Order: sequence, then structure tokens, then C-alpha cells
Amino acid sequence: MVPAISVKNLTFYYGTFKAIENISIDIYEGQVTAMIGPSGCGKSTFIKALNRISELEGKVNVEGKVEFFGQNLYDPKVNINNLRRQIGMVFQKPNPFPMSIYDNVAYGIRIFQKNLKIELDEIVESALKGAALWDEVKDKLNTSALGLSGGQQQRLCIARALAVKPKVLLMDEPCSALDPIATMKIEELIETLRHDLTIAIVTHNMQQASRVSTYTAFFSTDESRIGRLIEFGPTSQIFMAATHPRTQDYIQGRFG
Ligand SMILES: Nc1ncnc2c1ncn2[C@@H]1O[C@H](COP(=O)(O)OP(=O)(O)OP(=O)(O)O)[C@@H](O)[C@H]1O
Repeated sequence: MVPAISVKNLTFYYGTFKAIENISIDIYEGQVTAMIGPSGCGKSTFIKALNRISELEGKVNVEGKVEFFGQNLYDPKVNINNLRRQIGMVFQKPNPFPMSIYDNVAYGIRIFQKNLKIELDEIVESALKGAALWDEVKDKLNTSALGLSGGQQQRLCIARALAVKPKVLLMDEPCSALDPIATMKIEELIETLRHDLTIAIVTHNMQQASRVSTYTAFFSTDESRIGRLIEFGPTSQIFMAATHPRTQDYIQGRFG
């Protein structure tokens, strides 16, 4: 299997605080990889290091390597905007821009690809279809995105990410602000998207991880508060036959 993202000995600091240490993992192309573990073990930190979005939060330091199809993401020559186009992200709380549904989806395309007037409509439609939202919004594309329900807003954010044709989609607890039905729709969407994309998803919900992912990484921390990767493998193995006792305890609800 080909790694879309290969992480080697990643250690990540916020200022001088070491949040995660020595993480090595391959995010395989065309797979859904779930990141699970107790609160504060560094799941979000890890996923945000994969498209360098954490740098927007302040001074961070990174040791080790993150390779995207062999290219070192932390090479000073990397074009960060181009990188974030290829490695898109959706967050815990849907964050549509205060503009129309259409303009939200077209936003990235207008930045990255100029002179696309004719094709823009097609790309917006295709992205909204890809995010399973088209039927619900096709008659109100020019109304504010803020008028959509939470679940619709989250699918709009997925459409916005899809519109610029990313190779990887990072999802940081994408359902934590959604009700069960909206959650189910996102899970169904992940199942569809995985045929075209590589997905890495942070989730607190064990059942969600077991339903949507093909690989699972279990992170944990100890009194040092430094997050570490405890175990990684096919989801069925992690859930049915984890080798590390801490993984077994967490999966079986004995801590965290
Ligand atoms: N911007 C930041 N500045 C400083 N410290 C941070 C920042 N973001 C996270 N941390 C710290 O890094 C550690 C890991 O946090 P992170 O949010 O990655 O964990 P998590 O496993 O995603 O937690 P949760 O499941 O609660 O969302 C925590 O100790 C947290 O306080």
C-alpha cells in the first residue's frame, strides 16, 4: 500500500510545550485512518501538523519528517497555500464563510484557478454533489450559508474542501457538533469519498471509528502530558485484537 502521508519521528511543540513525541505512521492512500485516544493526547495536534495549519495558532516547533507523496512538507521551499489545497481540512465546528452557499464552494477555486467562469458552475455543482448536499441547496445557491442547519453547514465545508480537488481530507471531529442524523450523513459521505480520497479523521466516538475507518491509530498520554502513538493497525485488529493493554483498556471503555 502507498502512503499518501508518511510521518517519521514527529515531535511537535507549542512554544516550549512538547505536545506529541516521536510519532511515526503512514496514512495510506485511499484509506480512512482514524485517530482515537483520550482527551489531550494530541490527536488534533497530530492531524493539524499534516497540513501545517497549526502554524496559524502561533509559534510552533516541529522535529522529524512529514512527507506527502515523498515531498517533505516542512521544507522551507514548500508553497503552503498549494499544500493546503491538496490536503484539505474540516473542523469540529462547521465554519462556513458569511457569504452565499455558491460563493463558499467557489471560494478556493477563485483563489487557485483564475479565468474559470464557465466551468465554475460545474465545479460548484460537482463539489456539492460530492458532499451529498446538492439536492438540498440547488434552489437556493445564492442565499447565505449561515442559514443552513449545522449538518448542512458541515457538508458545505466538505464541499468547499472538495472543490479544489484535494488528495487528502483531514477531519478533526467533524461530527462533534452534530445530531445523530447529521452524523450518519457525514459517515455515509466518508464511505463514498474514500473511493476518491485519502481521509484522516479524529474522533472521540469509538463506534464511529470502527464504522468509518480502515486503519486506526491509538494515541495516549501519561503524567508527562506528552502525547504518544501507542498502537496503529487495521481497524478490525485494533478493535478486536489490540496488542497493547492500554489500547484494549481504552477500546473497552476502562479509561479515558
Ligand atoms: N494552540 C495551542 N497552544 C498550546 N498548547 C496547545 C495548543 N493546542 C493544544 N495544546 C495542548 O497540546 C496538548 C494536545 O492537545 P490536542 O488538542 O492536540 O489533544 P486532543 O487529543 O485532540 O484533545 P481533545 O480530544 O480534547 O480534542 C494538550 O495538552 C493541549 O493543552
